[in-house]
Parts: sequence; C-alpha cells; structure tokens
Amino acid sequence: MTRPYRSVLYIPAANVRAMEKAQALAADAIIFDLEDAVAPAEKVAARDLLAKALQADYGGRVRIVRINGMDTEWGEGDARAFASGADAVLVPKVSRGADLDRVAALVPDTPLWAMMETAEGMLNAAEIAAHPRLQGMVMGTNDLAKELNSRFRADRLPMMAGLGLCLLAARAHGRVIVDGVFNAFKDEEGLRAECEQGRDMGFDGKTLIHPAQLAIANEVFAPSEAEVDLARRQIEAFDEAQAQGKGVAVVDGRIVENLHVEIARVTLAKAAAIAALAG
Ligand SMILES: CC(C)(COP(=O)(O)OP(=O)(O)OC[C@H]1O[C@@H](n2cnc3c(N)ncnc32)[C@H](O)[C@@H]1OP(=O)(O)O)[C@@H](O)C(=O)NCCC(=O)NCCSC(=O)C[C@H](O)C(=O)O
Ligand SMILES: [Mg+2]
Repeated sequence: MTRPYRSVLYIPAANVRAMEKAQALAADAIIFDLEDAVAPAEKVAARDLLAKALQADYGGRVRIVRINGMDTEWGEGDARAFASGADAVLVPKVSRGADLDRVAALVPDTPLWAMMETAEGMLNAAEIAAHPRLQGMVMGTNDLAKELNSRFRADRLPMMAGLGLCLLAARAHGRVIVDGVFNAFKDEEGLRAECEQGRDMGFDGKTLIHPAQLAIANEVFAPSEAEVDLARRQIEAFDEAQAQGKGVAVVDGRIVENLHVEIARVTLAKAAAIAALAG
C-alpha cells in the first residue's frame, strides 16, 4: 500500500453541500456515489453536479467515483463522464472479472475499483482481484447481507467467509481492500469495535457514511505510538543481532526474525505516509 486508506467516506453525488464540506474533512479517500445514495430521478443531475464538484481542490484525498451498474440506463453515461477527472472509478456489484471489462474499455486511463457485494463476487474474488486494471476492492456488506439473507450481528459471523475470501484475493494480487460500512452512524462504540475487527483481519481501512465516523477509523487503522515504538526497537535489535552473526533477536520477550522486521518496516512506512498526509 503506497498511501493510507484508513477512512473512505461515501458522499451522495446529489448533495452539493456535503461534497463541498468534504474538501476539508479528514478522510483519506472519498467515494462520490452515483449509485445507491442517489434516487433515480436525480441520477443525471447528480452526474452533472459531480463533474462540477470534482473541479474543486480535494487536497490529498483520493477521489473515487462510484458509477451505476452497466446493466442500468445510467452506467455507460457515468463511465463516459468520469473516464477522466477522478482518481478511480468504482464499479458496483462486480460478480466476475468480465464485469470490469466493459468499464475498462470505456475508462482506459483511470484505475478501477470493485464493489465486492454479491454472492457470486465472493466466489470469484480471486478472478476479480487478478483483473489487470483493478487497484482496489470495497466490501459492500449491506448488499451482501441482503443476498445471503443473513442477519446483522455485532461479531459479523455471517460475513466472515466473504470478508476472508476477498481479503485473500486482494492480498494475493496486491490490491487495496477496505471494509464495509457501519450503518448505525451515531453508535461510536459499535463503530470502534467493527473497525478494530476489520483492522485485525487485515483491511486497509473502512468505508464510512458520516463525517462523525472519520476520527475513529483514522485512529484505529493507524499504527499506534506503541506499535511504532516497538517497530523501531525490533529493527534496531535485529540489526544488532545480525551484526553479532545471529538470525534472531528478542524484544519484549518475543522473537524477532526477518519477517517481523519486514512487518515493522511496513508499520513505519504507514506511519510516515499518514504523517505526510497530515503535514
Ligand atoms: C446518513 C445521512 C443521510 C445523514 O445525513 P444528515 O441527517 O444530513 O446528517 P447530519 O445532519 O448529522 O449532518 C451533519 C453535517 O455533515 C454533513 N454530512 C452528512 N453526511 C455527510 C457525508 N457522507 N459526507 C460529507 N458530509 C456529510 C451534512 O451535510 C451536515 O453538514 P452541515 O450542513 O455543515 O451541518 C448522510 O450522512 C448520508 O447521506 N450519508 C451517506 C449515505 C450514502 O452515501 N450511502 C450509500 C453508500 S453505503 C453503501 O451503499 C454501501 C454498499 O454499497 C453496501 O452494499 O454495503
Ligand atoms: Mg451496495
């Protein structure tokens, strides 16, 4: 991962006020949504509003446009309208690699992201992640729950197979992957628990629906001070061990081998990238 994706905020593209507000929000990335958050009667107007909004300065925030599905009357027009002008185009309800081909042809120069939110998509996650134009994957846990007929549970047990398959696929092909949304946007404790679960599983960050969710996601998906300190000490201790001709060091009672040093370097790089965004 070359840049942080701790917090990825959805904004309905029909909401001019929210799009303006986002220029100053602490989001690592923004998904300007033309799909589910926009009513059919507003779709075409939202496309025009978004084209105008994207001319503004969003600083270092990654600008991702979620288009409508290619099986809808708006999908092709959306893809043509945002073939340039955004940092990525997010394709909804991707079920197989071929679903990305048509968008890829219409959007030749902008990276593609895939919404992972259908049962078929879970089973074809590896094929989707392998698509040469794909940069990132976004879990669509609301649509997935709908397809699976599963119930909301705080531990997300019914989601685990899908989340795990998509994570494996993303990591196998070096793609960014961010977790699904937490709908109860006033429940801070619930959001924190779900962010921590997603972080511990390996997600790069979380998609969000309200600015009030940004601070928690940014905190949870960033390396803590203690993690940064440990990473530095692990690298130092391993360097010393190597200088003495040893292949293993011990820090805080735990072994440190080459692979732990690689993880420590990733932690430091992530912390530096976050600091660079803030500065
Ligand atoms: C959920 C909301 C409808 C709540 O909106 P609202 O009642 O206006 O909230 P507030 O009054 O608390 O808003 C306070 C201020 O914050 C701004 N605001 C609100 N939301 C956003 C946002 N997402 N981005 C930027 N700014 C935002 C308001 O304009 C207020 O500003 P001010 O006027 O200065 O006070 C609303 O938050 C919302 O619409 N959220 C996004 C919903 C959305 O995009 N849904 C689709 C994506 S989720 C999904 O589809 C996932 C996936 O596909 C799946 O299947 O799981
Ligand atoms: Mg969805």
